[in-house]
Amino acid sequence: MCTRTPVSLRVSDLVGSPAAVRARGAKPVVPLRAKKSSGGGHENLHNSVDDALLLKRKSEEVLFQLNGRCIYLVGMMGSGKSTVGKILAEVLGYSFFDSDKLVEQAVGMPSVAQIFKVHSEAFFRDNESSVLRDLSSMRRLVVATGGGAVIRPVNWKNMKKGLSVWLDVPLEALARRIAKVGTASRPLLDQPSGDPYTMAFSKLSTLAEQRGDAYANADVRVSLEEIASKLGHDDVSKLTPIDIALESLHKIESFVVEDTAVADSQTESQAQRIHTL
Ligand SMILES: Nc1ncnc2c1ncn2[C@@H]1O[C@H](COP(=O)(O)OP(=O)(O)OP(=O)(O)O)[C@@H](O)[C@H]1O
Ligand SMILES: O=C(O)C1=C[C@@H](O)[C@@H](O)[C@H](O)C1
Ligand SMILES: [Mg+2]
Repeated sequence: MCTRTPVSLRVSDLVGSPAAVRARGAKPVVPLRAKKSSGGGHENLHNSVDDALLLKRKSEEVLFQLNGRCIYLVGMMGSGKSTVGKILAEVLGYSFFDSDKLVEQAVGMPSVAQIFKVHSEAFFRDNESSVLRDLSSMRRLVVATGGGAVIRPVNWKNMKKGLSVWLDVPLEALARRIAKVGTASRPLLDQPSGDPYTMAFSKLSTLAEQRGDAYANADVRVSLEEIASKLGHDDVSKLTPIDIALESLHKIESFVVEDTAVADSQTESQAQRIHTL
């Protein structure tokens, strides 16, 4: 095993470079197109267009309130941080970064799995922390963090310079998603043999237990179970990434409005104290 000190990533150098465009995902991700349907698709086309318009409208309100603050998405592996993050970045006109990809670039290796294998998890975590520190000095970013970024307090210190959003997805749904695409790119879940769903579920359960309340440090919690129940779905798998992005914007808006009200009332009472001196 090789150990090296974390590589310092100059994120500002990456913005606008081909590598940055790749890391951010260059294709438009808000799909203004019909969902598959058995009955001709017109109703679903309207739903989809309506969703995209709602998303755009809400993003314009939230953008104003965010005032350039970065958004950090946290959550377990497979919770949709990259998928939802790209949508949020597109509608807000923010730049999207995937911290796992930035660590790969900084270290000069093609995958997180290889970094774990050639170096170590600790080496990966050190580089992840230095990537998050570098990103935290920037504005107007949506960052999909690595699933384990929440375990280090120093990462929270940096993420709290922006606004953090926890995508809370039931373990069964995570295991289903991960089993569908395989575990090779996720070294903490990768197993030489066994049924992919069962193995992913068991590993995810252990990680969730070890991580305890770490995800709950986020400013905002987006619960897929709550969204599904609001929309009258019996299963979170019926939710589209746009449904989740829209709920994220609503929750972000509530948080920012409350946060601003608290800050305003603190300023007001400080001013009153000074006035009475
Ligand atoms: N709402 C959704 N419904 C169904 N599948 C989804 C949804 N959101 C994401 N996925 C799928 O689940 C998988 C994991 O999503 P994604 O890569 O966005 O998660 P992640 O949180 O970034 O994971 P990681 O921490 O491992 O990087 C992908 O294959 C993605 O296409
Ligand atoms: O949950 C985790 O600890 C991880 C999640 C991935 O995003 C990667 O950061 C890595 O595979 C570790
Ligand atoms: Mg991801």
